Amino acid sequence: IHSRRRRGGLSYPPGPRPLPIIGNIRDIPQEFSWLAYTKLSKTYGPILSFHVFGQVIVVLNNLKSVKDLLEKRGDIYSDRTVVPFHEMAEWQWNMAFARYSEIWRLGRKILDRGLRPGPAAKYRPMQQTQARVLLNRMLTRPNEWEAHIELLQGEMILAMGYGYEVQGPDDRKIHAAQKLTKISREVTLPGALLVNNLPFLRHIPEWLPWFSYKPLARFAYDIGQEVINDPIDFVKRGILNGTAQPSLALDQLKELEKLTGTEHDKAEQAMLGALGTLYTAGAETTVAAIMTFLVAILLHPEIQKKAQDELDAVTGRERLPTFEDRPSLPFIEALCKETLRWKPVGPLAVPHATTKDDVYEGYFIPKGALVIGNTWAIFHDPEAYPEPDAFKPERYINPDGSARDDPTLSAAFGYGRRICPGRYFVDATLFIVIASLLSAFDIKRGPKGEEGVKGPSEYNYTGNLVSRPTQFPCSFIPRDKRAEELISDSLIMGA
Ligand code: HEM
Repeated sequence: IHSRRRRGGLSYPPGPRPLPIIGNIRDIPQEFSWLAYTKLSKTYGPILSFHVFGQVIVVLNNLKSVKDLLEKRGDIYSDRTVVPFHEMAEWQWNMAFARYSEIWRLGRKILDRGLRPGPAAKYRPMQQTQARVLLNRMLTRPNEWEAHIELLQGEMILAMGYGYEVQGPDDRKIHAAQKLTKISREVTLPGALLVNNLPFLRHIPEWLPWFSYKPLARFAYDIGQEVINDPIDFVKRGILNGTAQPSLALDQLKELEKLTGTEHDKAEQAMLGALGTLYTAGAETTVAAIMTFLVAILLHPEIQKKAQDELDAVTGRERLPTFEDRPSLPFIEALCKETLRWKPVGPLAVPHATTKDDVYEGYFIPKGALVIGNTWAIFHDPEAYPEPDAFKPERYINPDGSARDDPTLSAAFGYGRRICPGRYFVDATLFIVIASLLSAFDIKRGPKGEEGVKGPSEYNYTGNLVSRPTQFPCSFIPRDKRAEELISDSLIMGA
């Protein structure tokens, strides 16, 4: 149904031939589609286009095109497409999926200002303390290591966002946020729900319970409201009784006091959405990165040893590492970078959308096209990263032993005006968690390391919006008596 020739004889970017009605749906696998796109780019070139039920999808498989379009032409490449189910659940408040609108811009300003490197530094003492809480939990309940890592991210985000101290794994705010993340994952991807491809299905009435999306949408709405309103009410109560802790929400509520009328109402709406997005956007993604670090370390005991030697030389094993040690730990730095590159958490970032027709390299890209940056292809380009499938922190070490910068790595956090606002916060989290774990534990597959090193094929990944390793065995064995003492003392002494 789609002619490849459009606008003054210009064609859409190349790609496999679409079938009538369904278009290219069979060319886009529901899982690991980044691998299929990368493969197709070898045949058709780096800029591909697909057509699915009338929607044009453009996939950019090299750095040049994402820079030229998603960054330099950010004024027209920063929208998101409407996901019909999100509309049903009234999730327009969620910044990650919000249209390129005034409310999005206001919300984005809040997060950019609050989380840029300077202000984000004020959360470091909290991040360091939380990393040590993690070590203590790993020491006392090592079998629950995965749950500890998950909880840690929720704790850090709710502390940063709202100054809220999580009351254990059964905390209501954590539960609500986890539920929202889960539903969001299940209803967002193209093809995940039929209603997203065939929006008229949203009108199926509730008396057809097997076919109606309405009950699920109502549930999703309720959870969304709980996630955005509950923690803010907590901060407001804290302000009244003088117990509110420093947080993004506290800063914003103070700013709101200066505004009146519609300006106030818009700013409040933007604040609720921006803060409400932090957990869904930030928790699972950071967990995924930490899990990938663990997989890499299990596959490469020699890298673990090298990292521990570097840490020991700096701390003398008299204390646990701190943020101040970071400049002296180039190998740990390189390990964090390679973790983000090797198995990117968001291999396709989040699809952008165009607000105007455009022409690029002679191809026509229509208004409303979905434009996807294939981060996986960029990070696995053998010209830029020789042996791209190998985990090699050394790529990020200069000949003089210092850490090497790689501007391309920002692609791990997406592109242009929609780039992840949490990236500096994540950078600090990854550093302190990785450095702390390695200085205290030997990380092995089995309790005594007896299961040996397995090959990469032993580790499976989820293949959707967020790609993370699925369950795998992992043991955290205190390196020795000294390590145990350092862990147990770290919270008492606050050092
Ligand atoms: C390893 C961890 C993380 C990774 C890999 C990651 C990656 C990404 C990516 C790829 C995007 C989409 C960018 C685009 O559309 O081009 C994104 C968006 C976003 N991220 Fe992150 N993220 C991480 C952690 C966080 C954290 C900790 C927070 C908050 C504290 C956060 C907040 C957000 C928000 C609010 C957006 C939506 C931005 C917008 O649409 O304007 N992320 N992130």
